[in-house]
Order: sequence, then C-alpha cells, then structure tokens
Amino acid sequence: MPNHDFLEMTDIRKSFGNVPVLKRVHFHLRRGEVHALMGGNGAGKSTLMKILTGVYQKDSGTVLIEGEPVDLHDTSAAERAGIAMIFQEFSLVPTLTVAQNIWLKREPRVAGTPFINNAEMVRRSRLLLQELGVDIDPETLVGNLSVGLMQIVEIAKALSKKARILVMDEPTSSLSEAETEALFELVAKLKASGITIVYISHRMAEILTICDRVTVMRDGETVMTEDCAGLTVEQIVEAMLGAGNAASFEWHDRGDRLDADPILQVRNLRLATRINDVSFDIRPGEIVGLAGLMGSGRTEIADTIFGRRAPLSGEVVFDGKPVRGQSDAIDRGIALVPEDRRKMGLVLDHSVRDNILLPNLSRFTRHFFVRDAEGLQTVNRTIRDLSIKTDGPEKLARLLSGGNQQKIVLGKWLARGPRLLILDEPTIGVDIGAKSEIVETVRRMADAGMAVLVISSELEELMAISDRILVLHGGRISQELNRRNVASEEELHHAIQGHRAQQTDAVHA
Ligand SMILES: Nc1ncnc2c1ncn2[C@@H]1O[C@H](COP(=O)(O)OP(=O)(O)OP(=O)(O)O)[C@@H](O)[C@H]1O
Repeated sequence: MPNHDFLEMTDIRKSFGNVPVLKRVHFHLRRGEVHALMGGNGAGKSTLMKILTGVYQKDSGTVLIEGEPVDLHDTSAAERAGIAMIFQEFSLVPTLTVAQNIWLKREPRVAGTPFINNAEMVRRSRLLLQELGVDIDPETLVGNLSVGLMQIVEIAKALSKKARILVMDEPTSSLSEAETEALFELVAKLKASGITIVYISHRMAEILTICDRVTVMRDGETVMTEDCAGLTVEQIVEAMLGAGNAASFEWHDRGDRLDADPILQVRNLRLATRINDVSFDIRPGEIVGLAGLMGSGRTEIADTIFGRRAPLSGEVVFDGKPVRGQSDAIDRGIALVPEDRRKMGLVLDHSVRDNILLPNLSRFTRHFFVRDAEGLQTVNRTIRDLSIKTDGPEKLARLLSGGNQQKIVLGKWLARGPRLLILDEPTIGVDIGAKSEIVETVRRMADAGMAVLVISSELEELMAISDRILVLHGGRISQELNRRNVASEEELHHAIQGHRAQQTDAVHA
C-alpha cells in the first residue's frame, strides 16, 4: 500500500463565476502535527478550508483521509469525517450554559424519554474540559466567559464531535497575552493526543513558535510546504509575496512637532471602567501609539475621544472645543476605525464602492447630484493605495477575503481625509505586505497634517509607526516615550508590564 499522509488534498481547483480562486492547490497533513497555513490576503486560505469543512464544493481534485476518499458535500459530512473549524466566540449562544453550548442539538436524553438529561450533559462536559486541563464550570453562562475561554469551549465542542482535524483561523487575534499562552499550551496538549491542527495566522512569530510545518499559498496556488525548524521569517515572507517583493516594516524618524498647538487634548479622563486619570495631547501631523495590555482600557479611551462614551469626569478637547457626542466628533473631522471591523464598520451586502463612499457621501454630492466620476476616482485610489484585492469596485464586500474587508473599512475613513484618525488594532487579520502599505499610507497622511492615535497589541507595529508611545498602566499613562529613545520591542514590552523604561522622555510638561 502506498504511504499516505493523514489528509491529502490534491490538485484542488475552485472558481467563483469565471474567477479562479484556487488553481492547483496541494495541502497534505500528517497526523498529530500543527500545520500553519499562510498566504497574503485573498490568497485562498479560507476558501480551501471552506472546502475542507464542507461549506464550499471543490470544482475538481481529490481529498483523502488515511488514503481513502472522503465525502465533504456539506458541513455535516465534513463533521462526520472528523473535521472541525474553531470559530471565534461569535458562534456560541451567550445565553446558554457551557454544557448546553457544547451539546447543542445533540443533547443526551433520559433513557426512553424525549427529555434532556441535564446531569449527564454536565458530567460529560466536565470530563471534556478536564481533559483539556481547563477550569471552566460547565454550568456557567457562556456570556460570562472571556474570549479566550469561549474559544476553549469551541474546542471542547469540536472534540465532543470526535474531531480529528481542527482548523483554527487567527485564533489569537482577540486574545490577551496570558490567554495566548494558555492556547499554545492547549495546542501542544491536543497535538500530543494525536489531533491534527491547521493553524491560520498572519503573526509570523507565533507560527514559528508552535507549528511543525508551514504551507504558503500565493494567488490560489501552494508555493511552499516546509518544516518550520530552520525556516526564517524572511523565507516565509518571500514565499508569500514572491521574490523581490519584501515588505519593509521600518520606523522613520519624522522629527518632532512640539511647537505646534495640540489638536487633541485629553484632560484627566476618568471612566467607569479602569481608567482613573488619563491626560495627553496630540499635535497635527503626529502619530502617537497607545500601548497597554489587553483590558487596560485602550479601546474605552478611543471610544471616549470619538464621543461614543461619556466620561465620569475629565474632558476631550478637539481643536479648542470639547467634543459633544459622536456626530459632533465626526462633523469636526475625527474618525475611528474600530477593532471589531466586521461587526461595526462594513455593510456586507453592499459593494466595495458603496462601502468606501458611504461615510463620504456629502463630499461627492452637490445639489442632490452625486458626482460619480470623482467618487469613483476616490474608490479606485483607495483600492490601489491599500492593495485591496477585488475583481472591481462593484464586488459585494461579503465576497472579499477577511483581510481585504479590513482594508475597506480603513480605506473609507482615510478617504474622508480626517483631521484626527484613531486606529484600533489597524492590522488585525492583514497580511505582512498590506501591513507595511497601511503604515506607509498613514505616514503619508500624517505628513500632510493628519493627527493619528494608534492602539495596537503588536509591539512591532507600534514601534514601526509611532513618533511617541503612551504606555497605559494601572488606569493612567504611566510613561510617555519618544520612539527615538525606545531601543527595542523588549523595552516597550517591559514598560507595558509596568516597569519603567530606561530612558523616559516626557514630551509635554
Ligand atoms: N463566494 C465568493 N464569491 C466570489 N469570490 C469569492 C468568494 N469567496 C471568496 N472569494 C474570493 O476568493 C479570493 C480568496 O479569498 P479567501 O477568503 O480564500 O482568501 P484568504 O487567503 O483567506 O484571505 P485573508 O487572509 O484575507 O483572510 C478572494 O479574492 C475573494 O474575493
């Protein structure tokens, strides 16, 4: 008998209409490995995984598990074949308990009756969670759990269905540092028990930490499958982007703007959650990073500046006058690109063009006439500047890959030409090539006078983009660092943990 890998997807092809999305994809998994699936935004990773999980049907190609063809004609067929996708928290029902979520629609019954055997359901859930080594009470409501624990409940649910292959799509994107560590330990445990994991992520460092092998896709083809041991980030990036297209993610010293008057003044902000006393200024043309642990209150500060949240005390002054609510903030040129962009920033059933123009309509209308040509120019420029991968401006936002949807939301606010742009985790889900394009675009707009506040958990990103970095710790700005004086990511990491950095540099008195 020929020697087969555990899963073999060979020569998979898939087109939508006449657009080929998967051209000739080979994806092989060994039993019990953690296999990274990487590629630029729109390369075809999700499409391939949707074929594996029975959401889409392939046009041609073969899928074998242990050498035998498997039927993946719908999601329940894939489930029967032992394949499960770990969704983020959104697929659980918050008003049900952990046990009810794990066994939803498959609840154990009291023998000979149609009644749900609650005690048995709780017992089985407890066993599963114990096997995973986590301390979650099966009778807790899912709505009370942190995002990290919700993800673990998802994994328990998959294992309760006897999954042998788990697909994890950007599992750490909304996890805190501690939750990420816990997830990595869990991944190691699952692997040791023979479960095979497909791990999709744009975070290079974590791929090299926890994965055994990596497959890279580019433009609908697999271009590399290699052992991670000995592989460098540069080699992966080159495979993703093609030779000679290396992305630069370097910091530029943009000089100080200390003599300009601040456009934003945040004064003694106290919020209902965590924030005790936060004050800082931003001047036109400055890019200021806001660093802090997940849960330190960064997003709440952004919401308050944008007028979405009222402070208990303190105030936000923009261009000399207090901000009075969100519409006042928008009218006066403040833009916020939220962290959870899919939920908050996109109209999925509208085109790319509409999504970019929607918040900008007033700029492209005069006396009730929409100035189409000008609007379209802006749309095309946005698509080009941010390398949004779409067949054209009329494509529905829903049909774009996740990373490209993120770029539309960013693009629509940039197109508005705001005076203050607040970016909350600007590059979540965005590939490394696009990350550097986003950094470049933001820098160019700041050079033209836009003030920018960037919140990010990725220190590499904060280090690349910021002129100054504010460190949020214990409900206040514990340090204010001039980027020029921050020697390494390590040093910034220390500051975020609550240690004082070597060279602090108070920029305003
Ligand atoms: N239902 C669909 N109809 C038309 N085109 C689609 C559909 N689903 C995906 N596509 C297109 O297929 C291409 C590949 O998308 P896919 O979501 O697989 O990329 P990805 O590698 O997962 O990207 P990302 O890193 O951004 O999540 C994209 O150009 C996308 O627009």
